[in-house]
Amino acid sequence: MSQTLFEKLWQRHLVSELDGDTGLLYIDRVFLHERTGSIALKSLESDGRQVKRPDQVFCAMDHIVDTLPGRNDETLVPSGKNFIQTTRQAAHAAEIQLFDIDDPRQGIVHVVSPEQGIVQPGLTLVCPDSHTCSQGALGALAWGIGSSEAEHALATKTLRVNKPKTMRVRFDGKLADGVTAKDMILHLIGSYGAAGGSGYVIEFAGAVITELDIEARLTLCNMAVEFSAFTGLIAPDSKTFAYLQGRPYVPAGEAWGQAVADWQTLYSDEQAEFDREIVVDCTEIAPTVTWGTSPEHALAITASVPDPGGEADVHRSQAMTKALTYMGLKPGDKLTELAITGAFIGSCTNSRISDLRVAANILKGRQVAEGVTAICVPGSSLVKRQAEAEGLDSVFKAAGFEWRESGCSMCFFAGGESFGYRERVVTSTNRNFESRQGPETRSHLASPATVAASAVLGRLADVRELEKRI
Ligand SMILES: CC(C)[C@H](C(=O)O)[C@@H](O)C(=O)O
Ligand code: SF4
Repeated sequence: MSQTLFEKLWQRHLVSELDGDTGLLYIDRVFLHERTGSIALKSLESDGRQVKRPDQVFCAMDHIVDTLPGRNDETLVPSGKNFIQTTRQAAHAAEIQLFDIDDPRQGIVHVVSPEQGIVQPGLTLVCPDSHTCSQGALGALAWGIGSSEAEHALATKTLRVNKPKTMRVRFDGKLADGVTAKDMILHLIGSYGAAGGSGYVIEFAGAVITELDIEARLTLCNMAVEFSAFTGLIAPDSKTFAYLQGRPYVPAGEAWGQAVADWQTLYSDEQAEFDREIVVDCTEIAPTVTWGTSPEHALAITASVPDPGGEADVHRSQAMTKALTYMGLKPGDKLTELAITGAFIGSCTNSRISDLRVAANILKGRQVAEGVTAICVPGSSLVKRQAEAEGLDSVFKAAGFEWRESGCSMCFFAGGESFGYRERVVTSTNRNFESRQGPETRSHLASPATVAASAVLGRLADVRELEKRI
């Protein structure tokens, strides 16, 4: 019988069918971080339970650590030092692999996992963090869970899961210049709404997905959760195998060949049926930014702020009005005329080496506009080192960007690092919720290319207008 990729992954991991559409799934890998993972580890410890397979559990230090140069356990996050030290102690006691602050492999969990080859095609991977969906880009079933579920997975290697419906989003056509995976996902969410993927596991497919490199696929899957999907995934292909080969946790020698032979069976059969299909014509996508406080408030950079009066859905219209007030905007304001005071390149969405290369290419020989605080936070310490080896740090610094240590940093405000009150920030992150980057900060989501171009022009910018001026 024809099966979707998701069904293949589900069947491989099904330990037993429970009531209704619920299954007990085998969990191959658990990733933790110091904010929610530490809670799961401590709670397990106080219940007197053990981590069943410590060799398959990993922990990152990313959410609470500062990203200022010369950092240590001290952090601006209130009671953050306690989280950091508790995590370290609990990870050591449980004998799991911790990527600690001073570990050269330290970084944001969803950057570190693919980088180390911990996530692999065909595996189930869970993490008490909503953006675990990023890792589906490698053909794994990877999804975000809560701390108590993490505790259960750590102790039993299993989890109860309500089987999601299946959706395929096919990206056809070709991407125009200046348009990236970030623009694709913002465009999708802008077109179908932030709840558009609710109840579904989404397979991203189509000619444009085949063209995307692995880092771009990670960016795309990263925001599946902003579309309210259970998770996102992409069938592994020769690019996936080439990306993984030689990474520390990936099978080597004879086992590599066997692994690839198995991974090659992981795709949706031609006749497989999905509960829903969406087709997106990529030729229509322009560089896309958000104007409001939901990822669905996304528009082409050439557009103007919309009028809530033109929205038929009452709830949407009310949310738009509220967003306009919060963002300090009026209907009709041209997006490219919005002056910014902050620019941020970082987060598990867009802080990998390819993102930094794109941004640096735009910043080369240019200066960040006056009055703009611009910050770059590489997604992992390895990305940072690679960027430095390529001289990208010098480009960022010469342009006027701060060059930081790796971590979640200003992607989300945890009481520590932030942009100031009502600052207008263009950001390569994934959430533009109220106060996400600091009290009343106004966040505009965009690709790293758009962030770099906007930093230079001091306003939201169409990267294509800058390219023309070279
Ligand atoms: C703190 C953590 C649980 C949270 C998440 O689940 O996503 C964070 O990473 C975020 O992006 O808001
Ligand atoms: S970088 Fe941001 S979105 Fe990603 S895990 Fe950290 S806080 Fe969450």
